[in-house]
Amino acid sequence: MWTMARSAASSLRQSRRRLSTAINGPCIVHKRGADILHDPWFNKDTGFPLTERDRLGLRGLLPPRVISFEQQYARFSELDNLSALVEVLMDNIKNFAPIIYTPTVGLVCQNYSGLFRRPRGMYFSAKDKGEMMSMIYNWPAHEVDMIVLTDGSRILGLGDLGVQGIGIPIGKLDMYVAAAGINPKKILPIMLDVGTNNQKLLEDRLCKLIIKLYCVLTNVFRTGPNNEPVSQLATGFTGRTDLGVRQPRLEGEEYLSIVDEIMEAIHARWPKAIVQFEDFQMKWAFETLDRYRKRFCMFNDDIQGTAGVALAGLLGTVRSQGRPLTDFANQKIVVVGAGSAGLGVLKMALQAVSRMSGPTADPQFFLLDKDGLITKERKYVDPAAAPFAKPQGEIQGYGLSEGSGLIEVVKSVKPHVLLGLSGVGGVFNEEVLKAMHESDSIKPAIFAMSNPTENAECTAIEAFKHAGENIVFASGSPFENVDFGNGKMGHVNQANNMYLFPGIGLGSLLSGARIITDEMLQAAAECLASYMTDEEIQRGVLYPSIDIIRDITAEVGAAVLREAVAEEVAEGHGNVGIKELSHMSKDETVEYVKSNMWYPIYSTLVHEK
Ligand SMILES: NC(=O)c1ccc[n+]([C@@H]2O[C@H](COP(=O)([O-])OP(=O)(O)OC[C@H]3O[C@@H](n4cnc5c(N)ncnc54)[C@H](O)[C@@H]3O)[C@@H](O)[C@H]2O)c1
Ligand SMILES: O=C(O)C[C@H](O)C(=O)O
Ligand SMILES: [Mg+2]
Repeated sequence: MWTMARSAASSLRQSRRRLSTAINGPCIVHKRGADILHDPWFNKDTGFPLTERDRLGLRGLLPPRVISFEQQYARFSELDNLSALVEVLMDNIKNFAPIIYTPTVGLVCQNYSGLFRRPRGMYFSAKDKGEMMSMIYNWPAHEVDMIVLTDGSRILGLGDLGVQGIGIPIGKLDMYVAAAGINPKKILPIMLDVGTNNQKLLEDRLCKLIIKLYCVLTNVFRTGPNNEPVSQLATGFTGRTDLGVRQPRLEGEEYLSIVDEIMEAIHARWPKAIVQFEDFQMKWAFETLDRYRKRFCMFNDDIQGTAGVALAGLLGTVRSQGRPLTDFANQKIVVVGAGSAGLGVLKMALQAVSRMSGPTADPQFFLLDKDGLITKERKYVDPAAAPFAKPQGEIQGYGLSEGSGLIEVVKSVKPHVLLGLSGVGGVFNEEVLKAMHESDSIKPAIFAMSNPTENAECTAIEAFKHAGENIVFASGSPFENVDFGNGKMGHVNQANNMYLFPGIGLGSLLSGARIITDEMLQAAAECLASYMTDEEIQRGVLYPSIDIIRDITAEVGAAVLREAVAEEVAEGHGNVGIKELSHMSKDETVEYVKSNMWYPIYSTLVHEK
């Protein structure tokens, strides 16, 4: 069985490689000898054929036996050889996603400065004002298709991590390579280091400076409290070294002028690149989205990608109750967390309800933040949250008022769905989950979408244990399915924007879209929602398996592309013009998207001085 599976996977890889060779062609390299072996883009390790070793001055620098890609791949699985990393990643995405992406990427960010060995991506800081237009040309790749940009101000549910947040764009772009087949040479992670308001980081930096200064000036005490050399204390005070700009975050116009400058610089060099904004604190997430979405081809993944994935899941929960999709307008949904993600979800859900029931629709959405239920009585409500603040008249019947707590809200509303995007681990406690027993739904849904794992509103085990075995459960970070011990299992869905952002990016790129519209995002969400069969939905399975992420991305990408064409924002990509795109059938569009995906192959290397 295992051998059969392996040989099927191997022939799949070979046919992919044939396809990719046709797309990729030979590759020009401007280096020779050991320089090639030290360059991950070109290094094939023991896979260089003898003729290539001769041409590139590699003869004698490698063990003589040539190991084929297939053999290297097998060695990686068995012997931890890294040579066929991307292929292995793609073939085992379910196992590797939690390592290159959420939740491990959170841990990496928290320890990034200490782990730093060599740079990946570009860094722009407040000190680079006026220089960005020239700095952008320091990036060695001539072509860039996908950029993920962060300012590190809200990294997952971990808060402001300053420059250390660069791990997030890197993780997202690794997913672009694995899930969307974006050529890894054409991705660019960008960190905008405008300081940090994380007092601990600022204090750590200050402490280390003081200790360093102390060491230099006195040279008296040679050991610290645990007998470590004082010099070690200075650099390793918290296991970090200073990598970020040492200042509080820029604010207001000063901040925006920096973001303006980087956006102009990106656009000047790569006018067709797609820019994904990631993990910006709420005020800048909304402000920058409004500011740039009509001028550049960009989107905010936390607001828009998350909304699409959540909406697809919410529509699935309606189907799981055996009700028609139009019943979505009658679902009582309690959203916990009124930040960029929670508000993005509600905004898209509201659009869906309006489409189904017309502009007079009266959705049953309840929104809570750290101060409880948000109502019109609240002294200050963020403009983005204002449409969801409940009028007193609407909640009186429930016995609720401004600031009512989560448990009160769940007990009196008896929601169909309880959805968390608060970043607060465990906020769906036993009492809250037990209250979901009284839900008005025959299949109550619990979405604990905050990341990483410790920040999830509850675990999968807690949800099924306290809220009952008949619930539908989804979480942002992966959890194992839950064994009920009675021969039945509780299915865990991963409601994470990774199901959509690769397709949104790829579809926008291949359409040559000028901008990314709400309708393109809606097409992405509907495509994901329509993926599931009734039988799967009945079993509580709301999303397809991550194992087939490339197929999902191809379908989502095609839906986005077709919508871009329909809305006349597409301008074509490469040799494929708008006319050809508009004549493609649905299936042809999916094929077109698939044929543009990059696969890891060893191209023939041709040296050029
Ligand atoms: N699963 C996904 O695909 C996905 C996507 C985006 C964001 N997220 C996660 O969602 C979380 C929030 O992201 P964000 O960008 O909206 O953050 P944010 O900081 O903009 O918003 C957090 C919100 O939670 C509220 N909150 C804090 N404590 C609370 C409490 N005890 N009870 C109720 N509300 C509380 C805050 O008042 C705020 O409104 C993060 O953990 C992030 O990782 C998940
Ligand atoms: O990064 C993720 O896993 C999802 C999301 O973008 C988040 O910010 O939590
Ligand atoms: Mg994010």
